[in-house]
Amino acid sequence: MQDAIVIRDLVVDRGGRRVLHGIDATVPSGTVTGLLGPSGSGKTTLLRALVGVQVVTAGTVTVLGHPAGAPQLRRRVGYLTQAPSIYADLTVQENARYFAALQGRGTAEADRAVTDVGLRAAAGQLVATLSGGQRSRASLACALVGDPELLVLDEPTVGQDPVLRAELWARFHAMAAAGTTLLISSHVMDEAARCDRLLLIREGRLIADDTPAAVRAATGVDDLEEAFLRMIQESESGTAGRETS
Ligand SMILES: Nc1ncnc2c1ncn2[C@@H]1O[C@H](COP(=O)(O)OP(=O)(O)OP(=O)(O)O)[C@@H](O)[C@H]1O
Repeated sequence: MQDAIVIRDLVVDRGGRRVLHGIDATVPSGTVTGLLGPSGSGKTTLLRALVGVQVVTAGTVTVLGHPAGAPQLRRRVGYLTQAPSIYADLTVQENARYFAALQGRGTAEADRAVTDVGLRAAAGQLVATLSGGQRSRASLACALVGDPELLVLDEPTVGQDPVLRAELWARFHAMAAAGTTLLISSHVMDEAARCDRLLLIREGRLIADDTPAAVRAATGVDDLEEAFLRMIQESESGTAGRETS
């Protein structure tokens, strides 16, 4: 399987501090890959590097065969930021249609994206009047609307109820089955089990790049949260050994 993303030795400093310490990872095409890690571990910084909006100190990031941020990638990569980036004084439908037009897409695609995120009933509502969870789904609709080859989603299910979260994950898998690559960040470990592959990050270092089944097998525990904790403990004892040598 071809890799949609190849990250080699990626080092990023922010605010004079190193936040990514030489990340090596790949994301295979047509998969749902989860980027999991505690708050502040560097998930958003890594996603920013992938979409080409983060100054990097060292290393390379190759996306769909091009350097991250290359102009050829503009329409091929969709990015959902954590803060909803849509117009508060337009309706959900107007936002989706606007972003569709920017991508050279029609109103039918825009309306389908609104339906896909469960907002059909609120399509005519001004974004300013939506709940927080609805607003982030409206923003997600605008990221989906161009049907990009790679979707980079920063915590797309935050603030959603369990039914909607399940529906969104089903939608993500349907897109992957149709060939889209999805990289989805989350700090909710129960979402890890929904991913085809996992990148587990802690304090700017990758501690696993594997399938959920392989993570379970390597740690000998079924619960992925517990498995993650074990990997952290192992990586910390390994780091302690290296630092004293
Ligand atoms: N603009 C900035 N200037 C300086 N440091 C920053 C900046 N943005 C983030 N950082 C720092 O970089 C580190 C990684 O932050 P990042 O936002 O990538 O983490 P995260 O894993 O996405 O966290 P969360 O799950 O809370 O969103 C943190 O220590 C954070 O304080």
